[in-house]
Amino acid sequence: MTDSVLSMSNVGLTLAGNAGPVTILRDITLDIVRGQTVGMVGPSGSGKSSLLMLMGGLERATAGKITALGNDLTTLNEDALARFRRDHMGVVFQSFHLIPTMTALENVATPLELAGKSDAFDRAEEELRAVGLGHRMDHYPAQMSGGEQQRVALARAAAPRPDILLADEPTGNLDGPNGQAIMDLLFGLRDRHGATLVLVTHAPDLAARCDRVIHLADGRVAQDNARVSKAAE
Ligand SMILES: Nc1ncnc2c1ncn2[C@@H]1O[C@H](COP(=O)(O)OP(=O)(O)OP(=O)(O)O)[C@@H](O)[C@H]1O
Repeated sequence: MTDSVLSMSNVGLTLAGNAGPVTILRDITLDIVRGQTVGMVGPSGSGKSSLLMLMGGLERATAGKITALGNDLTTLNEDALARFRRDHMGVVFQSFHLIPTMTALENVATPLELAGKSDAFDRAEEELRAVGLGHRMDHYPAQMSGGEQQRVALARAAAPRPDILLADEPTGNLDGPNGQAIMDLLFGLRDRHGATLVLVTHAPDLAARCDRVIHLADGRVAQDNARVSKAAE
């Protein structure tokens, strides 16, 4: 039995641009297993964020098939996709997507409440403390630095203990100690809860901690070191 969590087969993404269709991703085939930590690296514009959006069911592939925990993301309707994301996925975007009218605590607690957790606020507090924001619980996003907002976004994604956590540049705006705290939080999700992590990153120290590094170039997988380690077994 395979322990595949996320599987992509000949996946492509072509979007309509001003000057005609633009192919952003082509012929992506990969299989990510439970508990794996995957770093996605590559030059700016190589398609990393777009691939993450497809993995999270936030963008529809225009070719191929994507299966996540046995669900075919290419055929689920919008409601089913939203439920799947709520129950199984945490996503951290580059631009955080925090709700501006809610405090840090409310931002983290809201998805827990929506998932029916009676201890949503207690858990949200714990999660914010874990990312070093115990003193910022009642602050609104506009009252926090970029790095602090990023940590709130991570706490929010991690709090429901997702099976799969997708993060775009999770340590991008953070200096040494804060970046380290985020890495510890991410890898703790894997170590303590068996989560599968897919992280887009330019940070060599973050990529180095991943079990597997996928290099994208020009919308294709240029190198995938999982294949190397499999061949070496
Ligand atoms: N909605 C869109 N319409 C047309 N082109 C797009 C769209 N979204 C992304 N692109 C293009 O797709 C390519 C890949 O973008 P993507 O953001 O996935 O790259 P990336 O590797 O994550 O880059 P970075 O490291 O700079 O964040 C880029 O050339 C981008 O301009």
